[in-house]
Amino acid sequence: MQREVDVVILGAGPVGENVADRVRAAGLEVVIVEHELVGGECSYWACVPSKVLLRSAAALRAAKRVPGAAEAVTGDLDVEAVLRRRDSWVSDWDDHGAVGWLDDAGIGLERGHGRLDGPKRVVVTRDGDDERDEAVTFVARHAVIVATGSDPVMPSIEGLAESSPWTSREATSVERPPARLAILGGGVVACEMATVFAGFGTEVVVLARSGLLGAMEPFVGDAVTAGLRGLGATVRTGVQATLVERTADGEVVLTLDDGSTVVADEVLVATGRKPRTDAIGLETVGLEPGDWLRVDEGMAVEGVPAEPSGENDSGSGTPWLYAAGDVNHRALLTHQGKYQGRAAGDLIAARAAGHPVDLAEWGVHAATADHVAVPQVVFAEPEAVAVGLTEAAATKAGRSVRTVEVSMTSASGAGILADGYEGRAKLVIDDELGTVIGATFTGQDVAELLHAATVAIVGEVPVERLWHAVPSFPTMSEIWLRLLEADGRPEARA
Ligand SMILES: Cc1cc2nc3c(=O)[nH]c(=O)nc-3n(C[C@H](O)[C@H](O)[C@H](O)COP(=O)(O)OP(=O)(O)OC[C@H]3O[C@@H](n4cnc5c(N)ncnc54)[C@H](O)[C@@H]3O)c2cc1C
Ligand SMILES: NC(=O)c1ccc[n+]([C@@H]2O[C@H](COP(=O)([O-])OP(=O)(O)OC[C@H]3O[C@@H](n4cnc5c(N)ncnc54)[C@H](O)[C@@H]3O)[C@@H](O)[C@H]2O)c1
Repeated sequence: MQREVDVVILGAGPVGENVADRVRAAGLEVVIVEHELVGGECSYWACVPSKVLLRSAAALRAAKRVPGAAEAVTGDLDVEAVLRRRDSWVSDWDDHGAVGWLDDAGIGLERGHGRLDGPKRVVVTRDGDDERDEAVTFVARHAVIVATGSDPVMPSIEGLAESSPWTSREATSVERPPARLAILGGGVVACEMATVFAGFGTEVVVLARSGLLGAMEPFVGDAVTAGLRGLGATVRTGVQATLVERTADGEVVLTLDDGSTVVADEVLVATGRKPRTDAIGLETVGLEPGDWLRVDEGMAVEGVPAEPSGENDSGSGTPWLYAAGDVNHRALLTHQGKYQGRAAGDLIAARAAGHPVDLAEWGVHAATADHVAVPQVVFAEPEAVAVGLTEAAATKAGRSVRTVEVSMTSASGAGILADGYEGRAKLVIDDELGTVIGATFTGQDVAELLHAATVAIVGEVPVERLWHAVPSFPTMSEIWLRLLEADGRPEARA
């Protein structure tokens, strides 16, 4: 069967949904193809369940840090209740609600595995096998968007793949926390999952080949290492597993490169992601299966010739293949992928209607923030949040910068929030521009401080002007004032 529609989207994760929403809002006919659950990794095995699993123990720790509330905490974490709350947030891995949203928005859903079949053509099969199944072929009048996301990387460590390792999927959908968990990796998934399971009372060992959260300011890794140890986890850095074996008793034995061994009940692999592009027909449009999809500022895939596009085509052709979200490797974060999806959806609609497009820096159709201000919240113990450039990245990029760094306790709000509060804040300021280009905070509940930093960076607010953005007393936002004071009060203009 063959059907013509305006736009076809591969993958109904958060990013595919956002593209669909924008093109549908512009009146285009859109079909989204999904072979698993509408809502994607984020809703069922990543952001949502992981944050719900983290929240209860974080609330308990917060209560224990405040006299008066601490005395009222008389029991331990109710792990069963936490898991039930997680089940509710993932709707028991049922996508009825998300499908209802698609229906209400007038977005078509085709369940099955989608793959490209030459320019503007997508074949969908129920089980991914064209031969055995009746396939539906969609021909897109305007565009095909790949929003297929990413999968965990399985490092080639002897015996690992045969040891039934966990990935983030098993960890976020856990039904009975293991007594002992070994975690390979020192990135975001490793730190968040170590926080979850240590909070559950699991004996956690994190095995990281370098420090934790190496892409952030160095004090972040130190803080999270200390925080995890405070929860009873073991954090071993500078080590690598060389052999993994699942014994007849069901234990996992990991041999490390220093000759030592770690014994656990499960091993979680948290060593990064690879693109879900190996079976989506990239070869039919001249691209390499398994590669990340390189895109331009409007998410059009590079290296794919433009095609004529309806009556509004000027003759030179219009880009037709787009990639948004994890699959383009610009920023593996839901919010950033959705941002790309909104821009790309509007761009596709504008091109289809023959309207002007704006791909200039900060233009409505350009995902400029991907290069300048990607906010990330690591919901570990403690929280670690950052946006923009670290000092090291800015210096490497040849920027002339100065930095200011203060203790979070210099803001009264932090001290009131919790006794014994610990945390740091740092700004990276571009000397030439006189604006903030990077910000990092650690400590309890710093997540909500991050958006102010994102606004300052995206808005290119001069540091001088930030002195007029007065934080309320006694909130943690007063840390901004402390940071500005550390930078020095501006002198009057002559
Ligand atoms: C444990 C964990 C926690 C995370 N926590 C956060 C967080 O707190 N905040 C944050 O911003 N990010 C977080 N992330 C990252 C976030 O999950 C991803 O950035 C986000 O899911 C990417 O969205 P996406 O739509 O690009 O891909 P996905 O969410 O992976 O969705 C892609 C969809 O495409 C479908 N699909 C793939 N191939 C095909 C095909 N050929 N045919 C049909 N359908 C197909 C898949 O089934 C899936 O539904 C986390 C990641 C992990 C692993
Ligand atoms: N709160 C959030 O925003 C959130 C939470 C979880 C995941 N995510 C996103 O999901 C993505 C995946 O997270 P992740 O933690 O898997 O990846 P990551 O890139 O953050 O970290 C990967 C870690 O694995 C280590 N590593 C890589 N190969 C290894 C090997 N062969 N042996 C041992 N260690 C190895 C790296 O040194 C690094 O510490 C990230 O890009 C992250 O942004 C975001």
